[in-house]
Amino acid sequence: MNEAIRHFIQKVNERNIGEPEFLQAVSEVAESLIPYIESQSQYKKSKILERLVEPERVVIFRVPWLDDKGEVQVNRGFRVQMNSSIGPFKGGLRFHPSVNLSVLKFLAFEQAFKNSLTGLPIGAGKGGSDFDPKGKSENEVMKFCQSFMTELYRHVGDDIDIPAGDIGVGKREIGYLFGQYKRITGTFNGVLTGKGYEWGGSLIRPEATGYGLVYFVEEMLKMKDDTLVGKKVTISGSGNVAQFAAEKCIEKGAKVLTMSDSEGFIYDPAGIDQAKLEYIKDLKDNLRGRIKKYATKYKCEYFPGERPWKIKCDIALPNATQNELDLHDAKTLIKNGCFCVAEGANMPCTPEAIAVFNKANIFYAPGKAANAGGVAVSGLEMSQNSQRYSWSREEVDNKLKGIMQDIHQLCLKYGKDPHGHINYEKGANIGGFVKIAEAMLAQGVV
Ligand SMILES: NC(=O)C1=CN([C@@H]2O[C@H](COP(=O)(O)OP(=O)(O)OC[C@H]3O[C@@H](n4cnc5c(N)ncnc54)[C@H](OP(=O)(O)O)[C@@H]3O)[C@@H](O)[C@H]2O)C=CC1
Ligand SMILES: O=C(O)CCC(=O)C(=O)O
Repeated sequence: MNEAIRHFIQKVNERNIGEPEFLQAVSEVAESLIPYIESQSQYKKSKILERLVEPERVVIFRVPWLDDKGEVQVNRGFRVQMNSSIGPFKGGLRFHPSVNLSVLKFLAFEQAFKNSLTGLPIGAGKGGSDFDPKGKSENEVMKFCQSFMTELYRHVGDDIDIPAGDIGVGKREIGYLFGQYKRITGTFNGVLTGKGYEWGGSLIRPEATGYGLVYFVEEMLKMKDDTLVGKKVTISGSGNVAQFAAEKCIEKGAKVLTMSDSEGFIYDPAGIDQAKLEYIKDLKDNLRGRIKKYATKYKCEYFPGERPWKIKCDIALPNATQNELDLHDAKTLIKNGCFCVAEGANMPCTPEAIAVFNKANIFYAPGKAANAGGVAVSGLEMSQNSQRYSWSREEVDNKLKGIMQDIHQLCLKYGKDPHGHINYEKGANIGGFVKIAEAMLAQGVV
């Protein structure tokens, strides 16, 4: 690590004490970006990166609500408005007990690069709450969402900041949030994405992150004239991203061996086919049950408290949460012959794991490139809302595919070294940065 990088990371650490996830995300970017910035005097002089790590605004608020027993509950709400140089703030809301400022700042920072990579005019934000939807009644989830939006509505708007879903926030929560926004403001507009199709949502938005991830993997495999047909794939998670990544892998002829939740993973050597996947969708989205039930129903192994990375595979898709794949997991994957890791989740691989992938010279795609399909189709939902129009499934899916191919090309442009090795991490960091940097230069010191 050179002195400029060390100095920059130290400064960020001093200004953001007790924010390990944010520091991790910034350090990862700084390592590939600072050598590039050193060669671009205009970015260095204007302190673009120093400004990028400072959110434009952070809102923290109280979210009080009454549970079904009539008791008062209090949660904490956040919105990190990270960067609006290329468009209004845009990024998901996460409802999970682990949510804190560090987690949301790392997510908002990653979002800036990701949104830029999509080529769409969307800035970056992220928000959420330490509220846990698990085990809550429908009524409690609705009450919480209404209270959350009763403060958030002041800070968002279809030209200001457009939240969407993330962990713990799906179509149900977006519905309650939208209903409350409409009720308070008396307006029906595109303030949120991930809406139901009947009330302004886009076709393919639910599928977009998972499908986009697999389109990106296909582009990587094309680099060595390969396809997904017959490949063994391990997937973590069983939520939105995992479900639709599995669906697209199955459609492309790959064999999906594992899925997981926060309590453990299932291993189905026969492969999870579309019918079994429909069972998982119903189990997780409607019954809100545990993945363990799959093992009982389809008579396969369940590994409580473990993650799926010890299962032999060609391709690994971490699709659950941050830091879910560590050094030991990375070494196991390499030892077992895995040659491609693509992140559906945000920052699921630890820095030590990424170093192992780079050393082994396998395909490694960071989330900001590989999972950008979700926010890309959110951007397309905003366009449709502005036009008061909806596009067909095929139209949106083709645009998604094109965007993922373009992101792959940008990674090649900035990440290919003289020996032909592609560092997707470096490519995504520089490719995402340049557009934001140019916009910030043009807009002056703001
Ligand atoms: N939704 C989207 O469009 C996008 C999502 N992402 C990222 O993808 C990841 C998954 O999001 P999404 O699928 O939307 O979320 P969901 O809430 O739909 O699903 C999350 C899945 O991850 C599991 N999980 C959550 N926390 C943990 C944990 N601490 N340890 C182990 N497993 C965990 C959940 O298990 P359980 O049910 O037990 O909690 C569940 O299976 C996140 O990193 C998110 O930021 C990235 C781009 C877009
Ligand atoms: O669709 C969106 O606006 C945001 C999706 C998201 O949260 C993400 O890309 O991590």
